[in-house]
Amino acid sequence: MENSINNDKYILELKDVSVSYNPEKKAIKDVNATIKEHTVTAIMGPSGCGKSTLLRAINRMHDLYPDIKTTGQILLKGENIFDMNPMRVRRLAGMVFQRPNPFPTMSIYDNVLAGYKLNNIGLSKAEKDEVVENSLKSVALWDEVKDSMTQKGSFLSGGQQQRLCIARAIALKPEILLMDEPTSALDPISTNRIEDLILELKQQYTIVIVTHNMSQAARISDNSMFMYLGELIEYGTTKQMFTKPKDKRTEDYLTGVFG
Ligand SMILES: Nc1ncnc2c1ncn2[C@@H]1O[C@H](COP(=O)(O)OP(=O)(O)OP(=O)(O)O)[C@@H](O)[C@H]1O
Repeated sequence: MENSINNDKYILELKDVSVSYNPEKKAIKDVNATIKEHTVTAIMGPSGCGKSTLLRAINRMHDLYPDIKTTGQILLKGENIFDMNPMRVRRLAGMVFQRPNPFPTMSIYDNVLAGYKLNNIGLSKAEKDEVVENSLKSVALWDEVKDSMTQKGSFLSGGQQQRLCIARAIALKPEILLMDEPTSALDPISTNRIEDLILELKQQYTIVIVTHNMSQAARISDNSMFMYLGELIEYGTTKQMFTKPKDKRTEDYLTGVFG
């Protein structure tokens, strides 16, 4: 099934993407979609439909597990990610997880720079200071932590930790931010702050977010995907999907018949 948003400049193209955890069953099947830059795309669907599996395919996280098989093509700015160095793919497509996961023994400062260390990229002290300050300013955390840079990341509140994790991804100057239910472990105020942040960050980045929260998808996303049993059933503007879903299964999900 061809799913495309009618726009010219695609940062991400998924072509017949399938992922299987075991040879008998595909967790996602032949997903086709194109994503335009500086947009927020929400991936929705009932539990187990393949949302996280799709998100993880986009930065080659499945490569870390030899039994998982991914087929098809994923083009990032026209380049097939399977022809790229996986570390580069993960730098260009940063991931933010459901539970904030700063490295607990590292300082706030070192947490922001963790991706550079993992990628063996050397920076001068002045460059490090600049990356840390800019990244923390981008997530509106700088003023709160600038006097406690040597404190451990785990010393922060859950919402602050999640903003720190977003800063860690942004520090590497990615093209895309992949977010897997980034607010589901947060209180409503922290959730609001992350949603506002996502709307600001889309000026600079392209964001793909898995969410169970339909009102969140309606608030922050430009486009939405609805997945069911491993298939991308519907993909279109969020407005259209919420007001006039094309597929009965999308409508049933959005109206709470299942999910
Ligand atoms: N590591 C794994 N090994 C085997 N099967 C897996 C693994 N991870 C996921 N699956 C299976 O793949 C399918 C898709 O799972 P996935 O986690 O992508 O769904 P999801 O839509 O993100 O679910 P949820 O909303 O509950 O997080 C499910 O049937 C799940 O059981």
